[in-house]
Amino acid sequence: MKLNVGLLGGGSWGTTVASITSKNSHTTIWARNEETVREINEQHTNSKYLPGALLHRDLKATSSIEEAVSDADVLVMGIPSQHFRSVLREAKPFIRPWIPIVSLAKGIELSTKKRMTEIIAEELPGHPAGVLTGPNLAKEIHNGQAAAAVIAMVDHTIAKKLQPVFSTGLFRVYTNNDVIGCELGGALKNIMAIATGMGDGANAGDNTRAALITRGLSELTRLGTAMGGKRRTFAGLAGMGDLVATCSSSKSRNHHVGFEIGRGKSLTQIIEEMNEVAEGVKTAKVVMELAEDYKVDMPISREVYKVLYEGNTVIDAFKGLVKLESGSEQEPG
Ligand SMILES: NC(=O)C1=CN([C@@H]2O[C@H](COP(=O)(O)OP(=O)(O)OC[C@H]3O[C@@H](n4cnc5c(N)ncnc54)[C@H](O)[C@@H]3O)[C@@H](O)[C@H]2O)C=CC1
Ligand SMILES: O=C(CO)COP(=O)(O)O
Repeated sequence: MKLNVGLLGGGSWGTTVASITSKNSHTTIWARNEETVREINEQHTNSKYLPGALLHRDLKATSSIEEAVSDADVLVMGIPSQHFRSVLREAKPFIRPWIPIVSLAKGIELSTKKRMTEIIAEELPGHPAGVLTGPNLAKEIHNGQAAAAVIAMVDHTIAKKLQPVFSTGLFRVYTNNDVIGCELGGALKNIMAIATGMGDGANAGDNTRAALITRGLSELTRLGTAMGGKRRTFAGLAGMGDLVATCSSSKSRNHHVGFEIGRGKSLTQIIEEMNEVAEGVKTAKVVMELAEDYKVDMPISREVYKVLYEGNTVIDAFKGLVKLESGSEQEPG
């Protein structure tokens, strides 16, 4: 029997996942924008976020959060991190008891330093909370290019039940029980993608990008394990996998932000010109606080932060990193 999936958020990834789950379930997507709703229902497209992509014909869209949520056996949250809590609160009165809630977001709430599943646990205690994450650039998935992802839930039985809801022939979904590690891998790699974007924009070269990716992995593993994630998770799809895809792709919004900064544009101008979210811009702020709380050194994130918020240039960031004493690669983390 097919499950009912309610998916909140009609942006590029929310719409992509809704189109995937429509193959395996009855999916209703909620979008704020009436025109997006009409377009998905009548033309099976979402031209604002996914130009040229044809969505699954059975995907139903609504602008009523109640309609999207009230029959759902699974709730999927495709809302960016800084708005996640407010949308969840709006949906709360209509959510059936104890259904699993899966986050698609890759960020950390700025005001509380909380992960999305922590927000779910606070707002809807008792609901199993998990995350779907991995190297999943939405535009490639719509092009029919193969990809792999992870569904992470503390309860393996629930993850196994959800696995077929998100899987297709070209979208391979693995299970993982390390929710903390999977969430942090997705959020922290965005800062590294801004860093490699800056390098690429300033023509730093392929060796520099490889060094940033590799040392970036070490850095995010250090903070991620200090916060309770499992080391192995950071070597998997949610960690290294997503890091490699995002840090080396011009399709990544975070890489794009870094790239344009590397070419000399201001952050304000870049954000003004974008119609999509680049989560790493806000995550870079939270991570500086988390690094302090957990006493973890985050040199790449620190340089990204200084460029984004303290007026440093990409050259300053480069010099800042090169100046650091290089320790042993075998030091923990
Ligand atoms: N696009 C991608 O390739 C991937 C994105 N993600 C993550 O998925 C999350 C969602 O990203 P996208 O769909 O790509 O973002 P997007 O920028 O394409 O769309 C954001 C969506 O959220 C909605 N939204 C924003 N604020 C809202 C509010 N206050 N109330 C209601 N709706 C609101 C917007 O209307 C829009 O529909 C992000 O955390 C992102 O990091 C994860 C994997 C892949
Ligand atoms: O998370 C992503 C790919 O896995 C998408 O990255 P961006 O948000 O940088 O586009």
